[in-house]
Amino acid sequence: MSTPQLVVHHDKDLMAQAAAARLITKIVDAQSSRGYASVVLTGGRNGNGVLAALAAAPARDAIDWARLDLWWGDERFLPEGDPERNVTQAREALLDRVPLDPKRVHAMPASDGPYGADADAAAAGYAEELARAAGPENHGPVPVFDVLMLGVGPDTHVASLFPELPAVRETERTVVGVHGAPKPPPTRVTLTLPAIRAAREVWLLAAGEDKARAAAIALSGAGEIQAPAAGARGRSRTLWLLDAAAASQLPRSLYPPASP
Ligand SMILES: O=C(O)[C@H](O)[C@@H](O)[C@H](O)[C@H](O)COP(=O)(O)O
Repeated sequence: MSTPQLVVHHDKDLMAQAAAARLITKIVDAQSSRGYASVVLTGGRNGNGVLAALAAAPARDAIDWARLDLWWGDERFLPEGDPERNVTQAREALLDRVPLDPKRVHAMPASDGPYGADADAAAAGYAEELARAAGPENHGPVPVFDVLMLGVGPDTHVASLFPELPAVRETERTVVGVHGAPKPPPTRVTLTLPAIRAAREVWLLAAGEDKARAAAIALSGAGEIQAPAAGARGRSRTLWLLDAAAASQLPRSLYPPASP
């Protein structure tokens, strides 16, 4: 697992635009070398900010949209089309404006979908979908994602892995149902830390003063049960993309980098 690297941008809009530019390059490189790319999206304002910036980026159509697999790190377990669903918000920000292959858009099930209101069954169904997509070269139950993005909550949650709740303790399953989440809605579906850690690159997005403490805790050696963001690491890269406000409480040893 990789050690976190930090990139601090002046404000949240620049952070979103720079992350979008970075994402274009990653996707184009993966498509050039392997034929397709696979990206895991996150809910929340920062994740949607990156998607909106991608929609507005002049270079966006360097991406071959038909050869991009999209997955979700978590979902708010609500009916199809609910404006609070992460997939609904992602569609509005970007997905409805680009020529994706619908078969490659792997939304998590809705609460009125094939599994009805059973979030645990929906999670098991999504785990099967991931397992089907994992080729032998992936050596595991999920595909190797090129980039997995995560928003960071003020309590250090990522995806729907909240401090101390059972989901963050999961070591076997790749997707689980979440009940009683402190951030509404209480019922959710989420990738677990083992699934997140299958990604080549994990990018954590944090902007705003209310994320400063969470970033400082997660980057200062906290345990992943108490600070889930601390456990979100990519195989080859873990990148924290912050704005100056979110970086304002980081220990001096982490940021700013020491001058030569
Ligand atoms: O469903 C969700 O709400 C999320 O996926 C959640 O993990 C989110 O990413 C963080 O709470 C950060 O959200 P913000 O970017 O809005 O602060």
